[in-house]
Amino acid sequence: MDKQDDCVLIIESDPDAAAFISAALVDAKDGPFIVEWITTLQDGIERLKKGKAKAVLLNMFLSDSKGIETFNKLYASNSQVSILVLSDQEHEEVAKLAIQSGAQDYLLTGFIDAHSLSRAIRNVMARQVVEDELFLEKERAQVTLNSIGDAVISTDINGNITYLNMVAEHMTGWSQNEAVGQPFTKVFQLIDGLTREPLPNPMDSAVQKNKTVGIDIDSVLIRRDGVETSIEDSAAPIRDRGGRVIGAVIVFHDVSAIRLMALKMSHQAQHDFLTDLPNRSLLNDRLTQAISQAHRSQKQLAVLFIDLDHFKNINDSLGHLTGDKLLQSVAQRLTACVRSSDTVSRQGGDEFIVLLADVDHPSAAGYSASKILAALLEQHNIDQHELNVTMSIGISIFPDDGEDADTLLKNADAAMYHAKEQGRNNYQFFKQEMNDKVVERLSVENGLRQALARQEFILHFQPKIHFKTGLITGAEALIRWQHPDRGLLHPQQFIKIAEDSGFIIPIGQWMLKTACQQAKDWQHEGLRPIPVSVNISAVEFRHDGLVNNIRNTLAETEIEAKYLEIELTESTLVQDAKSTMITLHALKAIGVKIAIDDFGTGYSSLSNLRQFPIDTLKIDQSFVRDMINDDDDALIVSAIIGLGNNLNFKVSAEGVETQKQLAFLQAERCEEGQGYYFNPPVDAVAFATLLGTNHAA
Ligand SMILES: Nc1nc2c(ncn2[C@@H]2O[C@@H]3COP(=O)(O)O[C@H]4[C@@H](O)[C@H](n5cnc6c(=O)[nH]c(N)nc65)O[C@@H]4COP(=O)(O)O[C@H]3[C@H]2O)c(=O)[nH]1
Repeated sequence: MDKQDDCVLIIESDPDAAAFISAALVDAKDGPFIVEWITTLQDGIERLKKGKAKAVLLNMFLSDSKGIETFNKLYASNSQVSILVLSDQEHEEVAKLAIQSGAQDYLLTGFIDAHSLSRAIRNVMARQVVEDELFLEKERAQVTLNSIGDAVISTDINGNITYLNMVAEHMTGWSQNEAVGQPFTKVFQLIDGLTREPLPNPMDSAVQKNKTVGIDIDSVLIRRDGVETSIEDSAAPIRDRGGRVIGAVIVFHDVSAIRLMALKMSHQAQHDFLTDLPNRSLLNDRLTQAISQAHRSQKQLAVLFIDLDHFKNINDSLGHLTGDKLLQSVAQRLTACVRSSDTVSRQGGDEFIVLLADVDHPSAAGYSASKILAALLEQHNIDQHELNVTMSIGISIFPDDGEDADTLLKNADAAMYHAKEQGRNNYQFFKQEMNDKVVERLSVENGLRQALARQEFILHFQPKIHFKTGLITGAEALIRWQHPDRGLLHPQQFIKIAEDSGFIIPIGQWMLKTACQQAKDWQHEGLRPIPVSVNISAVEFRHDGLVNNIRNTLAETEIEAKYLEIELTESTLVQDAKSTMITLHALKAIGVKIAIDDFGTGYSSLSNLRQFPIDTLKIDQSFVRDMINDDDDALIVSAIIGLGNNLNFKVSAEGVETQKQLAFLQAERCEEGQGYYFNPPVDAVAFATLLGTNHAA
């Protein structure tokens, strides 16, 4: 403690009186303390200005008429100090005035004895301690209230403001000086952020209920200048020592940022990050709502399930960034095609759903679908690319095609698949029989999940025959699925589904390895080495691991690369000429042979054809089947053979079923072929027998 804190000043001109007072002081204190005897007012004032004396005993100056003025001067120099006025009876009035002006007590000197003086001093000192504590307490509260982040306003029982801290000043726009004494509702204007209606005064309710009350969750405080702030917190009554409510206090803080963040998070939870369209969850809510509404008003609504055609190709060949921009462009066009009361949502990937909330007749949904198809057909300019996309749309109608959200979505999805099967770029209304197909597709997909592990796949082989010699020149490996319930399934029944679901990658790897292993086994059995051909689907061809997988499989099965031929359909090759060229050259570098399957159906350009490192063109069996009776097909077959011979490709014919067909092909100088005329695909054992007994004619 500072020495001066314990100092008592005696301002007294008479040394005897000072000694007397000093003795009383010693008696009043329980320990040693410092007494300064000061004889003039000026010295006293100086002393008080400099330090923080605890108390002053003022005697000398109140005896004259200027006493109160003297006191005021002293008091003005340090109002924190306790002043005990000693006065004679004659000047008691002046002493009383000093008390009103701030003195703590007065004693009439006529009656003073050491005992009463010491008691009076003790009282003054004790009061000083309490006042110091009160002051400290108030100071602490003041600092605390100004340093907390919350705003605080208190009122008296009449609802007039008695205090507001700095944060409250800032948030209300009222300074403490202006606000104190004003009705609370003038300074604190509260409305409901949603309805914009004024909210009841929380202080009133705290006072009436005599307990702490929370502020409405959507409370918005209007500042004096009109700025709005979302706030949150509570009001509580203030009680006196007797427990009577004498006012109220409100503590509040700015939650605008939190509320904004909450709004943003709720938006994000319900919208797709890429297109900002409603996501699956919001669509479900809207659909459920629209169904109840349509139900009540006996109206119809339509769900349009939209899937972009071949979007994966764009993603794979131009990159995800371009793919994303295309999806954004599609989202914009879809939104522009429908009414604002309809919902366009993105389900993920390249799937969108449009909910037409009120359709008078299914034909209106058909009209919207054709409008969407037309709008989407227009070129999308994304970066430097000019992109054309088409889409397949499936439509389900409430209540005919389903009475709940799940059924309507499922059925629109089934109709969309049907639209894909119908050649894409079209829309289809749901029909009950489409569901059977979906069920079938799902069952195949589920079965595929386990087919590899359960070793349900087997390979059949179909010989390729040299037309002149009759020798087997190769074996085309064709996959079969020995389905536990449905018997032997052919690739048409599951390869497309395997491609769509991604299972084609592990299946293709199994296929490649098994075919190579089989070729090696035949060689080990002493059979004449021939190349085995493996079909690679577009999905596998575009898959990153293809070239490495082929290289590793050859090494693992120890088969020379020249005994493996890769068959790629023409449609696979035309998809992205640049990356196709790179992969083909990588395959060629390994040493495997490359054949173009189903040739004649895929519109490959002549210039690409010349640059692709291919060995064989396989004429699609549809031309071979009809060439005898159809002049056009005969012409196409002749042209393909001529083209192949000129470009130095081997030409092979698929699906040769009759002697006439063989004769035509031979006449046109086609080198080899396969088909039921020679042999259907057979299992590995049967093929070994064929190969073992096969000799030049
Ligand atoms: N009408 C008729 N058909 C004949 C004749 N000779 C052979 N075929 C059939 O024609 C298909 C020829 O295979 P593809 O054009 O490569 O067409 C194949 C091929 O594109 C694909 N495929 C088969 N195995 C695989 C595989 O392991 N992976 C992939 N990605 N696709 C495969 O499935 C398609 C169908 O295979 P399969 O059902 O085995 O049908 C085979 C074969 O059984 C004939 O004289 N007349």
